Amino acid sequence: MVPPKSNTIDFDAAKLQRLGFAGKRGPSLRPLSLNQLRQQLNLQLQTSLELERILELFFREVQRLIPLAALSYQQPASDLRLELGERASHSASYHLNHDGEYLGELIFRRNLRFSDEELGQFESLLGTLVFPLRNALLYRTALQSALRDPLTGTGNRIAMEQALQREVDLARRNLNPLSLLMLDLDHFKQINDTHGHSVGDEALKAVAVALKSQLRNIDMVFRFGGEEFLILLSSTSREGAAMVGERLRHAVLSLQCAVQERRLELSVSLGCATLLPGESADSLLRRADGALYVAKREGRNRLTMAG
Ligand SMILES: Nc1nc2c(ncn2[C@@H]2O[C@H](COP(=O)(O)OP(=O)(O)OP(=O)(O)O)[C@@H](O)[C@H]2O)c(=O)[nH]1
Repeated sequence: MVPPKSNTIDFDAAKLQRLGFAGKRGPSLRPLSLNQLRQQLNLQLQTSLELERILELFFREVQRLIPLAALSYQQPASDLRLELGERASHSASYHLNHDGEYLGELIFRRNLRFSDEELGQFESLLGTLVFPLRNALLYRTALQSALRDPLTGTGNRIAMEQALQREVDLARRNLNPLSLLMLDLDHFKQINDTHGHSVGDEALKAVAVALKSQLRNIDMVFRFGGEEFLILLSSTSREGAAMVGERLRHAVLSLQCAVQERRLELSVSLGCATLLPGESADSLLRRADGALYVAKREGRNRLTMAG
């Protein structure tokens, strides 16, 4: 499988990434003294804003001074976890902070105990990582907010366009099915008109949570328009997508959204399309939209499959 481009973000997908095995110190990487290595790291770590790239570089370069089997990094608040190399029995872990800001935890591992001298060297080398790491985390947050719908926390339209094209390419290359559900709240204008926009906003948030709770973590949910969501189901056939669509419809119907102790009646209409051989992303989208239009016309609160 082709890895996703490093500057795109998979919404609601598993964040664990194993970034390959570092192997032994390469022939081109001659050993360096602590000072030389610090200088080298200061130069190299500034060359990227990608967290994965920075940690790969750091892991590779540190091995010019200290033999390592693995390096792991985690930042639970950002749902981030990266693993480089292979697990080993001894570890040295560090909480990384900068100006009171928690930047995550870094763990060095190998099968031989670390000496006091090496532990001192780690501390010195970690000093070169703090600013590049902080900048990479800021960059990641900026990227995410550019791709996320602030109200519902789902992917926004830009993220959807990137993901749809990528999933269509992958499905074609791997001859995997790909299905798309377009989902629209029914009579949403009436909810806004009756209860006000803030209640409408709460209803949209509740629907997004209900949708996510019914999906696998590789499925992707995007807010496509005002009260319209798009769900990308990779490796999912027409039959599978129909089952998911019905499950989503029921989940929204049974949502317990209450306003001033009166239950809000929420329902959704859905259009479903499955990628045809040679079909473009635009055409897939159009067919799902056409099916949604039919579901609305035929009475709402239903799923329609595109032909
Ligand atoms: N509260 C809130 N309302 C929104 C938002 N975005 C769009 N809307 C409202 O969603 C409503 C959509 O109305 P219509 O397109 O007529 O659709 P509908 O009332 O759901 O009717 P059908 O789709 O035909 O069932 C409009 O009143 C928009 O103002 C939002 O972010 N928050």
